[in-house]
Amino acid sequence: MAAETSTEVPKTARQFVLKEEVIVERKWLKLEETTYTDPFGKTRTWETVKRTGNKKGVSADGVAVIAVLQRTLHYDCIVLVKQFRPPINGYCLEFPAGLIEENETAESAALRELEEETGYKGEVVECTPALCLDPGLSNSSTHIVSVTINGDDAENTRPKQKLDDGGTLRS
Ligand SMILES: Nc1ncnc2c1ncn2[C@H]1C[C@H](O)[C@@H](COP(=O)(O)OP(=O)(O)O)O1
Repeated sequence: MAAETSTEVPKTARQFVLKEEVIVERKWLKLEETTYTDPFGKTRTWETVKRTGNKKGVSADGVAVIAVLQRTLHYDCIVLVKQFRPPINGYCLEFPAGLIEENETAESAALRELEEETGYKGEVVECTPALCLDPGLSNSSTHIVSVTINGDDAENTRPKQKLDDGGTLRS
């Protein structure tokens, strides 16, 4: 006769963070050791990446913009930017994106970043809540903002990027 296996699910405790210790902190990022409880109440540690600085009045670290360029007699296009990303030593095709500034809303950050990176002036359609896209690595959070661009409008017929010093983007 086959041995009976237990189908009983072990009772697990609610998990929480006990302590956060900074291992190294630089201008943009810090590495922390996060001490937390596992489902059985045992204490464990995690290596956590966080952005430095405590910006006031922001609902997330950044925004990513899904921008649809709409023009008469053209298919709608999604606007992407190509940029060199040092962490991967390579170029990425990405949604226009950037960090939210102090006391700035996600919607205005999205329109500002879209205009800086592509030259297009858009209108916000929808904005997600703050999403954590890589929570096993970092607490970094992002709003994904849907935007439409009226490509027939004179201000959007010859878009020009407005990049700062380090910016080398193509859209
Ligand atoms: N880990 C890092 N190392 C160096 N510079 C960083 C950095 N994270 C952000 N920055 C800088 C580069 C940019 O000048 C600035 C903000 O960039 P952004 O345009 O708002 O975001 P993104 O680089 O996602 O487009 O911050």
